[in-house]
Amino acid sequence: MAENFSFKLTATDGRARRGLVSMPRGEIRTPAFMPVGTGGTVKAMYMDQVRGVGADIILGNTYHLMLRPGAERVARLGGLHDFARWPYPILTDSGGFQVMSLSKLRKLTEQGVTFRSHIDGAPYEMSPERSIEIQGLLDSDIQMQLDECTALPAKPNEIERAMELSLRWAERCKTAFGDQPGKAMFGIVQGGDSAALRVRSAQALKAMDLKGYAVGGLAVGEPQSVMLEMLDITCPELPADKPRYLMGVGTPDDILKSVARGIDMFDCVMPTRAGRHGLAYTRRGKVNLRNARHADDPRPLDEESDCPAARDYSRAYLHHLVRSQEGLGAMLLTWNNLSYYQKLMQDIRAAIEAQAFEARAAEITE
Ligand SMILES: CNc1nc2cc(C(=O)NN)ccc2[nH]1
Repeated sequence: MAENFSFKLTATDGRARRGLVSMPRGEIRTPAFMPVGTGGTVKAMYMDQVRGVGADIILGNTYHLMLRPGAERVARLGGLHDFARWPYPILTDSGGFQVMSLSKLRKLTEQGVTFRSHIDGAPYEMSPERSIEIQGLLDSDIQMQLDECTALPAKPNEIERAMELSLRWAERCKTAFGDQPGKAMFGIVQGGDSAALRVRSAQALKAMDLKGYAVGGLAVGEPQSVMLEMLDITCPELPADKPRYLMGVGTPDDILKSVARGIDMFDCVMPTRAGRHGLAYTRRGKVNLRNARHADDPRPLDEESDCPAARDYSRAYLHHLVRSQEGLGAMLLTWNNLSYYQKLMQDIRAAIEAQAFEARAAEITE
């Protein structure tokens, strides 16, 4: 039987860490980027391709899956891995962030949050216990606590109230999760842009001795400098021997700067969403294939890439597909973008191993 759940640090360079998370469904090389598989699919990608670009783990959204097709239905069909044909680790978020950003008529109490589906208006309630139950029905490998993510800017007393509620919900999620060998439940540090509240949140979660820790409530409209400052404050308070996951981040530059501050795991819709909007990430910067200047350009996005989407198709063809709103356009650009992000992570891991991360970070371009 593979490891139930372990995290080993194999190299460090300053505060940057190279590590390995081992779980029954597979290993996760850190620093890691998790492609977002919102409704049980990484949009415009086959799961074989997602694996092929080097992803060790994907993210599933509890909110979307509980509304459609339903957590009990996914469980009846054998769980999310069989349903979506992804046999490797899956991290599911708790649903809290999407409830607050997508649903209607939300009402938040100590017990949990009640809301109406953005799809058909049906009423739902999400408590810490129900969120963990749903993530269990999905057979998720890494489950996130339910928390309240405060949008910034916010009043200090509002940030404090939400942070303290999230700590009480962390305790309830820990109790509801119990002891599930081979799975993990991560706590989420909240506290907005307040150093004091971030420290209090991190210290209280550390005392709960969880298997991993997310830093939430960032990349919600604050400047990058504030996000990085919060990482400078938060990471030192977290156990060094547990994974640290920065939720919803980010651009290549965000990732480089966050790895340098001690973050191990990332998720972001940017590479997949940008791909659907005609935007390609390349080693020489971003390329907007909608732009007419590409109409006659025979060059590929990156002739040196080992991703066919970057190497085998002309910019002219990609421009044509994007302008014609052909499905293949979104497919090829998503493939290119996820390949770029995984190559970025591979370069970051290699640089840390070579004790050269701080020196080389500048070369690993946006
Ligand atoms: C795109 N920015 C961004 N920030 C996030 C924060 C959270 C969070 O605190 N969940 N508990 C989740 C997803 C996020 N996505």
